Amino acid sequence: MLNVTNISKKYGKKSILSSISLSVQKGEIIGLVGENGAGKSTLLHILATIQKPTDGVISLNDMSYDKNKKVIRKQIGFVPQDIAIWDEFTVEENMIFFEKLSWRKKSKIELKQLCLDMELDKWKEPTKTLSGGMKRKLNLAISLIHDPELLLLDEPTVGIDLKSRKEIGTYLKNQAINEKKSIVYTSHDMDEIISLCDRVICIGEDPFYKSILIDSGKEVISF
Ligand SMILES: Nc1ncnc2c1ncn2[C@@H]1O[C@H](COP(=O)(O)OP(=O)(O)OP(=O)(O)O)[C@@H](O)[C@H]1O
Repeated sequence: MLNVTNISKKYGKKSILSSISLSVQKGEIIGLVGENGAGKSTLLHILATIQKPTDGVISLNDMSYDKNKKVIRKQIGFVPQDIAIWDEFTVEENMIFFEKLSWRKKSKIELKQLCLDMELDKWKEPTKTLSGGMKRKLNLAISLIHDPELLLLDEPTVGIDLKSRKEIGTYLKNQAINEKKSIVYTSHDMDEIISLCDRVICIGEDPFYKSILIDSGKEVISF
């Protein structure tokens, strides 16, 4: 279980996040919403151990981030907002490249299956010829190579068509329900957030997101 207690983040004198507390259980999908610049990516980067909070405490399965960063990183899969794959490589070469960097080993058959599970079947295609949606699916597949228990996804479906969005949504639901993964997920697509997430964290000043969520009957925590 992920526990976040009173996290704050400042860049110089500018306060971005203030006293954020949340917990994410195994098998839960948490949506993270808010206006541009509210601090969603900053929070995800902190949860991914890429940035440090100015204040506050985070733990995963009772291990504190401060003292167990190396172990905790092995349990995290992170998909950044900008697609992070090798454009010149095929899907297969990308998967094999990132498997080599992974602490958990996977066979080529397992890597291919990971792609097929999310309807990505262009195994031998150069990545640069894939659509934006296919590239996002590949990025997601890469983040799952080491079987992380916590998945942090920064707008994984931005700019992709409805069919691919639905496929990714179904895949994530399956990961949460059957594989008991905890998922924290940002999106500006409120229909997607409402249909996919168990609970929603709303950050920032703008009441717009909160009002939509409250109308939907979703459990919302705002900061
Ligand atoms: N390294 C940095 N130094 C200074 N300010 C930063 C830095 N990184 C982010 N910020 C500022 O922090 C604020 C929050 O940025 P962040 O990217 O977390 O927002 P966001 O909610 O993810 O936005 P979006 O929806 O546009 O992706 C913004 O005002 C941004 O300019």
